[in-house]
Amino acid sequence: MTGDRSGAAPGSEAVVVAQGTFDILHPGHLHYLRDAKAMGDRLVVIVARSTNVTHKASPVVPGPQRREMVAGLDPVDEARLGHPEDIFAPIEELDPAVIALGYDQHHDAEAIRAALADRGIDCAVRRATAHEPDYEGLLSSGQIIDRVLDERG
Ligand SMILES: Cc1cc2nc3c(=O)[nH]c(=O)nc-3n(C[C@H](O)[C@H](O)[C@H](O)COP(=O)(O)O)c2cc1C
Ligand SMILES: Nc1ncnc2c1ncn2[C@@H]1O[C@H](COP(=O)(O)OP(=O)(O)OP(=O)(O)O)[C@@H](O)[C@H]1O
Repeated sequence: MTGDRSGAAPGSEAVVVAQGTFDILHPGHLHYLRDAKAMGDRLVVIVARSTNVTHKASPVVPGPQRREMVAGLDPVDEARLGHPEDIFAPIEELDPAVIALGYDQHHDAEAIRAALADRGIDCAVRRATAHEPDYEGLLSSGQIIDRVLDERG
């Protein structure tokens, strides 16, 4: 992944924003965040509030704990719990050069680009790549939880 500093003022750090639920952490998250970090200079991760995760089962791990775990990952410069209502509030505050979407994230990149334009925010929207390890892994929080239920439930 090459960096995209087009949106950053000369001499300033290019901030990249990544985001997600990060319920049960796994190597796919690490890969996503490494990809995102490589797109700029400083990686800020917005951790979804549990109440905002409506497109799948609500996370089992509380938001503050999910945030703390993401903040401890090597590629991450800062992790914060997202805004309770307006997902673009942190974007307006951070003014990133890039928003990095996950390879399979349900967001529509064009819709995000349009929303950013409506708010006068100059920021690239890019997608990270999928993690393809050379081992049979459990690269999904949901699959990890399902495995636990099958084997320990
Ligand atoms: C540009 C952008 C900004 C976001 N900002 C917030 C936010 O402020 N608050 C929040 O709870 N979630 C925020 N989210 C996360 C979404 O709420 C959504 O739940 C999250 O993308 C879940 O993705 P996942 O299914 O890949 O974990 C944001 C997502 C995007 C793409
Ligand atoms: N295997 C993977 N390879 C690359 N990126 C991944 C992988 N798994 C998750 N991600 C990325 O991590 C971010 C956060 O994903 P999320 O928190 O929804 O985890 P998840 O494992 O995808 O959850 P679930 O599988 O339960 O929906 C998303 O942008 C997603 O695209």
